[in-house]
Amino acid sequence: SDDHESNPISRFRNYLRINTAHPTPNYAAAVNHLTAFAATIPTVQTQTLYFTTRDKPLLLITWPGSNPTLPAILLNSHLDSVPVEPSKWLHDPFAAHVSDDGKIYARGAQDDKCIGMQYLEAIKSLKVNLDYTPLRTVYISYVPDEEIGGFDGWGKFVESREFKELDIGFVLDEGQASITDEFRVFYADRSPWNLVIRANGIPGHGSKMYDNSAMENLMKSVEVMMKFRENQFDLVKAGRAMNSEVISVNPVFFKAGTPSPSGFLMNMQPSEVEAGFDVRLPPTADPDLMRRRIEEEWAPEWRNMTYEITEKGPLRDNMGRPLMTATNDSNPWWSIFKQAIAASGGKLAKPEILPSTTDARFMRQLGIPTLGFSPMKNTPILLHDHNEYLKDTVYFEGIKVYEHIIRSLSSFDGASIIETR
Ligand code: MET
Ligand SMILES: [Zn+2]
Ligand SMILES: [Zn+2]
Repeated sequence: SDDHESNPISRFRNYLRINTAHPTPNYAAAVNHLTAFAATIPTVQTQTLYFTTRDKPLLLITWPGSNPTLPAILLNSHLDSVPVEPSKWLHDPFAAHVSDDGKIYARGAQDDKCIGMQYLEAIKSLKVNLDYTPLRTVYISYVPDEEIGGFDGWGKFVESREFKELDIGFVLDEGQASITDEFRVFYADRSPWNLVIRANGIPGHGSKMYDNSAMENLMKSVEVMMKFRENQFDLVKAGRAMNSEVISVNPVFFKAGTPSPSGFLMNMQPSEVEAGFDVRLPPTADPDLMRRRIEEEWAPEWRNMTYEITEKGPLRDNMGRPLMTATNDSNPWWSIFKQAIAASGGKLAKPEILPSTTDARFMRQLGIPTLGFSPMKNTPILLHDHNEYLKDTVYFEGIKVYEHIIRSLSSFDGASIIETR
């Protein structure tokens, strides 16, 4: 029964039942669950670190390697989830209901509680069933706050003394489901810019037609921006670029109007309005060109507009290179990863840029090779959606895939390469 931690599915379901959705994620319960399971695996150690407040723990799991002088492997998973609208789900999003055909419904089933448990299941299997000891030390980090930017989670971790002492050589972080028979792998993220544009203008009676109202100025910008969006999207629709290779611009809020007790005054044209946009740039984008475009076309001062860009992630690493991990023979980790997937019987799609953004950017910024990977194939992409689910068979297969990956990465002796980091 699921009351017991008796098998991988019940352990996964019990993890999913812990509500770690924002804005009130129960991180402590999640850390307890993972710590208790890790304690059942011989030689595995756990520690909980705090970089900000007590309610934002980071769980670090260590599986010691026999040669601690070699750079280590880090597997990452975030503890938090995005919120839910429970009434729009078929099942309670925190009940981890299993359908007759094995679909496990829960917030976090794909993003990304699956990988968090699969890492541990794979290590347990390698240790208990095969008595395998890694050459390189394997770490797993369970981090808070990824969904709200990661700044108090992995962001703080990578700057810490504790992190530097780990001497990490290669990182695996979350990816996305694949609807085909091939696993997807990601070598870069897009960088998010939160853009707010504001328009000022002449206020006036709702009945009056005149030039230069704040609303008119804002609407002109929105038209220009939507045209840009259409051009980018047309490239995707024409098959010239993947979704994640273009710059996306999506409106996420409009704030305007003169409030009245029953809503808004309809006969007032406001003097100030604003709108917010989620903008995502691939690592190949030119940020200066983008800033100029915003300055000159999207929020020109001559149209009485101002703007604010909050960059939620860098486009370049500390050496000034685009934030990308090499997926060719220059990166030995890539070859090992690729071979491990093949050895597991899996097929790999062409490496992609992730359309969204993960904590991986903090590692790539330090120049540490990092791949995004979640072993889910023949699975609809349901992250942040209603009725997020993962099939039990897909979950089990993922554990097997990680067994191959973790074994290959952690036994890589590096003899054939010079580690340049
Ligand atoms: N994973 C989230 C996203 O892609 C948060 C990333 S940091 C803005 O939106
Ligand atoms: Zn997410
Ligand atoms: Zn995620």
